[in-house]
Amino acid sequence: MAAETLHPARRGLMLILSSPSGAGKTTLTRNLKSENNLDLSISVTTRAKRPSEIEGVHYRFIDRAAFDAMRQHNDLLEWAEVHGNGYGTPRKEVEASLAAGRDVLFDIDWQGTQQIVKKARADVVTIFILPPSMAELRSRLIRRAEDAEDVIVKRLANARDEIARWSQYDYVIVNHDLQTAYEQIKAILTAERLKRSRAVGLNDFVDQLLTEQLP
Ligand SMILES: Nc1ncnc2c1ncn2[C@@H]1O[C@H](COP(=O)(O)OP(=O)(O)OP(=O)(O)O)[C@@H](O)[C@H]1O
Ligand SMILES: Nc1nc2c(ncn2[C@@H]2O[C@H](COP(=O)(O)O)[C@@H](O)[C@H]2O)c(=O)[nH]1
Repeated sequence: MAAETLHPARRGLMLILSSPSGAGKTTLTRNLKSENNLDLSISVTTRAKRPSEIEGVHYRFIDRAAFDAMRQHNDLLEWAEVHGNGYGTPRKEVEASLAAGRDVLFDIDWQGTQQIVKKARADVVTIFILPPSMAELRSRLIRRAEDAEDVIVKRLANARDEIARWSQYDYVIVNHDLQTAYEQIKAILTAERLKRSRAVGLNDFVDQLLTEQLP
């Protein structure tokens, strides 16, 4: 068998982005997903749909009873209460992607991140996105124009507690410039995909290399 046909496969990884509301993780996850061969985990939430959001694309919008039922049936890989609403990651889709050797991208908060890390540390890569300043964070939430004023006030009030979680993450990126932050996350993803510990069949590949007879 030629050496290149033995090239080692890789275990799927879970790439998690978290940040305070408005720092830019949703924008970054959308950009990343389209160009980097990633499956995006679509969460369920009890929050009301924003004007620009599409059911099944941005979230699956469900009521509290359905959310509680998913929790009770162990249908959620993780879940949390964030800004007064329930959010959770449906387990089945993530497990199907990973079983097919695909990488999965998550836009979830620090509580959900901790739960997934606890379950599968070796297969998880976590990135925390910081805003360049609190003033810019507020401007972004206002400019986004998707939330009522009281919602923006609540999210800004929660931002300091969320930012305090930064040191629990593998990587921290300051999102000054969207393109730069995007390139930095791509670099992390590329390096993490190449990690020796994720390769499957590397021993066989190296054995083959070492036994290959040169003409
Ligand atoms: N580097 C940037 N410079 C300027 N504006 C940005 C930058 N990154 C994101 N934005 C804008 O900031 C707003 C908030 O971004 P986004 O919705 O991605 O934040 P988020 O972290 O996902 O917030 P939430 O947790 O509330 O969903 C959006 O209008 C987005 O276009
Ligand atoms: N633990 C989880 N957190 C989630 C999930 N989906 C989204 N989120 C986080 O909630 C806040 C608010 O999101 P928004 O869309 O209402 O602005 C944000 O920090 C998201 O990352 C989830 O499935 N689990």
